[in-house]
Amino acid sequence: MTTSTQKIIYTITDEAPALATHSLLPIIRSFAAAAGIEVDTSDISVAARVLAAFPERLSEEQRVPDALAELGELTQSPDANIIKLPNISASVPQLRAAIAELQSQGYDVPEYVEDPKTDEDKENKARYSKILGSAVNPVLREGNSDRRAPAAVKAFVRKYPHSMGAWSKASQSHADYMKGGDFFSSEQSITMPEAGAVRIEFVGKDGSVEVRKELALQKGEVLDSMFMSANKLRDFFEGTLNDCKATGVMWSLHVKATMMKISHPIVFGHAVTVYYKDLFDKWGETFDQIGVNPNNGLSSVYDKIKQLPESQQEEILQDIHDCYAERPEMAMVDSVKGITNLHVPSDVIVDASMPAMIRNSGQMWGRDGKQKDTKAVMPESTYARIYQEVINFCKTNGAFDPTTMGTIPNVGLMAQKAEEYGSHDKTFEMTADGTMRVVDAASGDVLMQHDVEEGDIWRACQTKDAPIRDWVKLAVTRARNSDTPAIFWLDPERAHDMQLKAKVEEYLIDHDLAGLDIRIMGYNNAIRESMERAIRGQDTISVTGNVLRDYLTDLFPIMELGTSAKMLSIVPLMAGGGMYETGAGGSAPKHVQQLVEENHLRWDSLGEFLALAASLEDMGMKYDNPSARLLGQALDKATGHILENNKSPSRKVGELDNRGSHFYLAMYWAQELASQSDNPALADVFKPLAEQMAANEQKIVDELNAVQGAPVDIGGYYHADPAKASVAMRPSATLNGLLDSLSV
Ligand SMILES: NC(=O)C1=CN([C@@H]2O[C@H](COP(=O)(O)OP(=O)(O)OC[C@H]3O[C@@H](n4cnc5c(N)ncnc54)[C@H](OP(=O)(O)O)[C@@H]3O)[C@@H](O)[C@H]2O)C=CC1
Ligand SMILES: O=C(O)CCC(=O)C(=O)O
Ligand SMILES: [Mg+2]
Repeated sequence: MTTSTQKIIYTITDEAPALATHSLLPIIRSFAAAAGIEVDTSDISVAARVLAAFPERLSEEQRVPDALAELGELTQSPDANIIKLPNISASVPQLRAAIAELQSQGYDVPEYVEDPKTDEDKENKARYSKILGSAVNPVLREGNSDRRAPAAVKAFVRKYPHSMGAWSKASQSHADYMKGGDFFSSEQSITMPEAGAVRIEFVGKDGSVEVRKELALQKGEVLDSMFMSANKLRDFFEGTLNDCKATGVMWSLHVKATMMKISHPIVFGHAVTVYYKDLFDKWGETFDQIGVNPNNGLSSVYDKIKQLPESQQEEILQDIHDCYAERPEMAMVDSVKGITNLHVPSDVIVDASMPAMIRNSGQMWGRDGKQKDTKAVMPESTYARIYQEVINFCKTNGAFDPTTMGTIPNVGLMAQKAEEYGSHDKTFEMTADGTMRVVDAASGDVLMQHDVEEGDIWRACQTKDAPIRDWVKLAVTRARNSDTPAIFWLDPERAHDMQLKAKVEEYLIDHDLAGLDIRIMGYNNAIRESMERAIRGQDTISVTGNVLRDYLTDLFPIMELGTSAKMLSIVPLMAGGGMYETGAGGSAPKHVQQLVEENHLRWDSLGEFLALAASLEDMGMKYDNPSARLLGQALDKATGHILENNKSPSRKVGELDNRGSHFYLAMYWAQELASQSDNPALADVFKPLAEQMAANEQKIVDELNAVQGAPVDIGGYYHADPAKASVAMRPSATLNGLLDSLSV
């Protein structure tokens, strides 16, 4: 029996996954309908979020609901069943591009004014600030994270391994990080003995006190504070550049300006003004006048100087050029188009960029398009150290071998904006020298304090107790279910981790640990132990905080599977519902470029297939709906056939792409449903479809592949025309007709 509550919400997001959805969703809907399950959508794309923020400026037809707020509310319901695809976490240049596109389509959304003077501009900026950066995931992640490579995917990779760049013992590549003056060095942490409130205050040199934020804290909540010295950061950058210049190693910066949306753009901005120091020394005043913001990358210079006379523009371009002669070679994002590592803050995102470099023999691409040894600059030493461990390991042992290596799944503390990824509203760039302090509101006691200087970045992070308990439980459950050792990565050098360690030790006692191997280790030891075991074919669960969750669920999947898109990524919501994230990576902007240029979409929807199967099975169990369970089990088998028969998308135009892989999924899924005997009625529904698909296999594949090789118009990048995108993504009339026949 199905009821109206048995509904799956499938998110509409951005870029490649959004395009793939035009092809996959009609298939999912047709199949789910046969089992009485409704699949609704929720548009949380950056364009939809911009439109939802300005209803008063739009006509009735142009308005869209605040889907993200609605979905956020749904996470509090035990009935929630959400399939969450990756979405753009927009940097300022990306947000501006989305706004410009919407304006060109006739939507009267306002400009994003970075330095607003009028009340209206200020109000608009406040609305846009809720859209900038990683603004979706933190709202929806009301549970902790369980990411792993399913056994079928591991088995496939062992048979058909991806390429891995060889490592040389002579490689000069390394990670470089601050040895003092960073967040790691200054971290302080407390646990609230009772519920209470604190004030975050700045005390000026003259003794004046300015309250920056008031926070209500729960009993058992962990509160951290820390700062990064701007002067030491700049000295560090200068040192890394001089070192590269002296040794001939290429320089690159790896930060997470999207998720750390306040602190990392500032760090990125310092890198820009240090690398292009001569340029900013000479033109600083002019740049201030025309509104250049280095936190948005060198693209901001290119963009803003358009207002200047042409002769001045040329002089500036020449000065930029001169910086390249002065400074060491910098890693390129696109050497053909001349786009460097410092162009925009969202092109090189550490979770994906470091594993890509490590997989590629520790090298990145230079100005001449050639691969080179690279210094990966990651100022925050807290987490950068793990990459140096991986690099050391690869230099000693060679590249990881996907055909023999074990797996390193992750259980991550993530719920309720845990740790640094929830720190944005408590991050401040100092405007004067003084002291930042956290004061108990009731007693007036100073709980934590730091002496800071103008320009320093100070931040506080919260981690609530209930998510920590849930995380410990999830780790024990995963260790038990997969019979695998689990390591809690808690660093003895970190104040925050020591607060967590006390809790972990206490909460572990609540569980039956008989026969389980659960350890607590510092980061360096934890990663070394996990890698040592992995190259011996042994599996180890990493149980980590939020940032390591993010980093490790790209790092190890990229070594093990070639991409984190092949991960199963589940968020058991604390209120009882389920969110099924797809893969562990992002929205693959380069894939859109390829589709538009040659009508080939190389996006692999494997993550979506895995997520949907888990969602259907959960629905089946929760509502005692055998049809849903059957659909889920059949889908998992179909996904297995996709892998065994190598029907995943190819990277090359003219070959099977995303759309073709969806066809095969539908065919295998229908065949599995048709051949099962548990539910004869369902088998009868799918038999004709399975037969027709098999009979028309070649015709459908030909129709799908025939459109490739020429550019295609989808009517927009951030806000594509749904009709055009649907036509582009569903080019087989035969397949469309067969799916329609199922729904009638
Ligand atoms: N959960 C979320 O919502 C997340 C969102 N993001 C957002 O995604 C955007 C891009 O981030 P970026 O760091 O470049 O990382 P991506 O994961 O999008 O891209 C890195 C590369 O991984 C490969 N890849 C990723 N997913 C797939 C897939 N399903 N099929 C095939 N290949 C895949 C592609 O390699 P190739 O090009 O070689 O084919 C891609 O270029 C940003 O806007 C970021 O904010 C990032 C991470 C998570
Ligand atoms: O929300 C984002 O910006 C990125 C999320 C991410 O990278 C992850 O969860 O792995
Ligand atoms: Mg990530």
